[in-house]
Amino acid sequence: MLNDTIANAERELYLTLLTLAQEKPSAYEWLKQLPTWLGDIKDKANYAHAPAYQASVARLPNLTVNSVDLNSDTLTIEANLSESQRKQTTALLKQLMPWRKGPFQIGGQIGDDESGIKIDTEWHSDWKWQRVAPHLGTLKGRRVLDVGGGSGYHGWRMAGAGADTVIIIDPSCLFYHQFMAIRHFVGTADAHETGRYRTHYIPVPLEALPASSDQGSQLFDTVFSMGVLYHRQSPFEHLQQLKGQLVKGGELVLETLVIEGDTNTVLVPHDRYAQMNNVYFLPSVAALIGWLEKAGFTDVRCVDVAVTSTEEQRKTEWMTYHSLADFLDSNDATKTVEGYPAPMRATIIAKK
Ligand SMILES: Nc1ncnc2c1ncn2[C@@H]1O[C@H](C[S@+](CC[C@H]([NH3+])C(=O)[O-])CC(=O)[O-])[C@@H](O)[C@H]1O
Repeated sequence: MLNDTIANAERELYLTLLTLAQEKPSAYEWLKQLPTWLGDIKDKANYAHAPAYQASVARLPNLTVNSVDLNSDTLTIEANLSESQRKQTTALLKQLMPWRKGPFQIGGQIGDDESGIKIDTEWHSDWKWQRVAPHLGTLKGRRVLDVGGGSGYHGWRMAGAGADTVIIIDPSCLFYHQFMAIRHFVGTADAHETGRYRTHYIPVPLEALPASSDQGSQLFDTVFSMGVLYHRQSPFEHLQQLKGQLVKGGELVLETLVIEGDTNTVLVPHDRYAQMNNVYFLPSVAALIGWLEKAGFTDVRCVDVAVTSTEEQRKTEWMTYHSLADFLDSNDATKTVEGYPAPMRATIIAKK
């Protein structure tokens, strides 16, 4: 038996895609695959922890929510929490650790995390949003895809910025259930006047999505890919897949690790990079702009470059494993433990 939160979220996703299909028949291709996608993520043969994650979400208490602020940096669900609800909720949310992307606050009031439960995540994802948001074309009324959306933090912020529909995709079983835990408390606070949810999550990688090359059949006005490109073995395929989801004239927001250098500079770490064993291509900003142009995007511009600090990515009570400070050279913070340049990230905006 599915718990109500996940069942409701999945029903809302079906209804949203069904409505969309009336305008964009390519959404039927998504609908055809949805039962498999949503079934696979709950199958303990694929994900041993899936039943435990589902049970944690199912046992979250129903709080009286006073208001939800999707625009606050600490994404806050203002609610009354009794002491026993606080203990129960904290324990259940901790079963969904490690929490990497956030922060979130459940209970209490905005700006007063003493009175609620503050999920102090490994990443200050709000800092990334502050770097990206001022450069975006409006999200108001747009259909948005967030590729590799993690817990969904940025997806909620996109809904808060007025997007009509946000679809977050990410293949992680844990992050899917973290999203559902937050969805449980957000309830209908992100919904349209019709009651239809605006923020959805499909637990699949970008490569699994149906790609339509037919003019006019693409679903999204804005596509985000933040923190994903360097994990891909074939960066050009990733760029083409992103392009394949965008309407003509739509906006791509690409954020990835970069290094210093000119149009010909690309680092391919031999083994690990900052202890990650799945890092492939780190271009310079100039090379990355060249890649996007070669992939057929126009108006390509870099809007931000930032070195990741150990304040932005760090170990917390909600993510107790090693974090950035452990991945940097203890004698020289400008280098990773492997001797590569320390993580620096660029945000690029481009048009299809
Ligand atoms: N092929 C794929 N398709 C979709 N998602 C993928 C794929 N491969 C990995 N992921 C997912 O991409 C996310 C990368 S984190 C960025 C999170 C957020 N966007 C952020 O910008 O903070 C990296 C970082 O820490 O920056 C993870 O959640 C993966 O499961």
